[in-house]
Amino acid sequence: MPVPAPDVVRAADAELVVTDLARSRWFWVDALGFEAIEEDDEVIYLRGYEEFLHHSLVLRKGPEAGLRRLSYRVRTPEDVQRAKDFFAAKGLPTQDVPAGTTRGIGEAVRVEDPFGFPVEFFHHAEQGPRHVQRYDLRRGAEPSRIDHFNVLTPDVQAAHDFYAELGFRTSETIEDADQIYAAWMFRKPTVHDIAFTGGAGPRLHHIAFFVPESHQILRACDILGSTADHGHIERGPGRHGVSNAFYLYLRDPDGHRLELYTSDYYTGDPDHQTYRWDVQDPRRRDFWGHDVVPSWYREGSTALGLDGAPKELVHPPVSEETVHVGADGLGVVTEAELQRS
Ligand SMILES: O=S(=O)(O)c1ccc(O)c(O)c1
Ligand SMILES: [Fe+2]
Repeated sequence: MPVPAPDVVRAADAELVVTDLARSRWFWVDALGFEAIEEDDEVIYLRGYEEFLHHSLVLRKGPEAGLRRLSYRVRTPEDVQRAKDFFAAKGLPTQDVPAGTTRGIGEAVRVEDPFGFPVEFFHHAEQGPRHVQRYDLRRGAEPSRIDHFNVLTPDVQAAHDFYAELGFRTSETIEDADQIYAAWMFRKPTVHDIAFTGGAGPRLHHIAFFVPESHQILRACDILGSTADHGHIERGPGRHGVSNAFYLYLRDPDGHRLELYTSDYYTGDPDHQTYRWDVQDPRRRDFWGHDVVPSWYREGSTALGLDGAPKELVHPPVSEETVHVGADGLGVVTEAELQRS
C-alpha cells in the first residue's frame, strides 16, 4: 500500500550557514533591503515585505558556509506526519524537529531526500507583522517574498520523478532526445517551487525572491554599483526563456546565490501543460540569447546532511554546458576541462 504524499503548499523557508554574520547582514539587509524580523549574535531571521509568516530565510553563523535546509509548508498538521511516513517508507533519514527550533515555526520533520538534500516540512507558523502596505519601510530591492529553490543534482530525471511522486507538477523542462537537463516543478500556481539543474550535487544552486517589478531588479544593480560592490552581481539582469521571468543573480559574501525574480506566469489550472525547451535553443535560459556565465553552471553551495556534515558530491556523466554551444557563449568543453574548473 503506497504511503500518501504530504500536501505541500509551497517553498516557504530556508536556512543558510554563513561565516560572517555582520558582513551577511550588510548584504541581505543594508544592500538588498530584506527585513530582519529577529536577530542575535548567532542568527538573523529575514523576510520580504509581502510575507505573512514570521520569516522566509534564516542566516545562521557557522565555520563553513552551506545549505542547512530547504523548507516547504504543508497544508495541515497531519501532513507533517504524512511527510515523515512518506520518506521513512523509502528508507530515507528523518528527524523530528521540535516547535520553536526555528523561531516562528511549529513542529516539523527534517529529511534527506534521495539526492542528499536536507528538506523540512512544517505546518504551524507564527504570523509576522503585516508589512505589505508599509511602503515607508521598503528599501533596496524591496524583496516581496520567497519564490523558489533551485538545486544542482547529477540525475535530473530521477529528481523530477521523485518530486512528481511528492505531488509536484512540471511547468517547463530543458531537454533533448537523450535526456532532461533541467526541470521546473510547482505546488503553488506559479512556474516553480523547486527546480533541478544538472550538475554535481547535492548543492544549492539558488534561492529566489520575488520582487514587485523589474525596476527593483535594476535598482539592486545600481545600489551595488554605487558602493563598488558590483562584484556581487553574477548574471543578468535579463529575461529568462524558461519561466519568462525578469531576473538577476547575486552572490552573497559566502557565495550563496540568490535570484531576484519577477513576472513569471500562472500555472494553476488542472490541465496546465509542460513546456519543453530544446537544449540547443539559445533563448532557453536568456530569452535575448545572452551568454550564461560559466560560474552559473559550475558553482553552488554545499548541502549539509542531517548530521550537519557536508554531503559528498556526485558528478553527472554529461552536463548542459558540455552539450550546448551558443547562448551560453561556450564552445563544447570536455568534462575533463570542467573537472579542472
Ligand atoms: O535560466 S533559466 O531560464 O533556465 C531559469 C528560469 C527560471 C529560473 O527561476 C531560473 O533560476 C533560471
Ligand atoms: Fe530561479
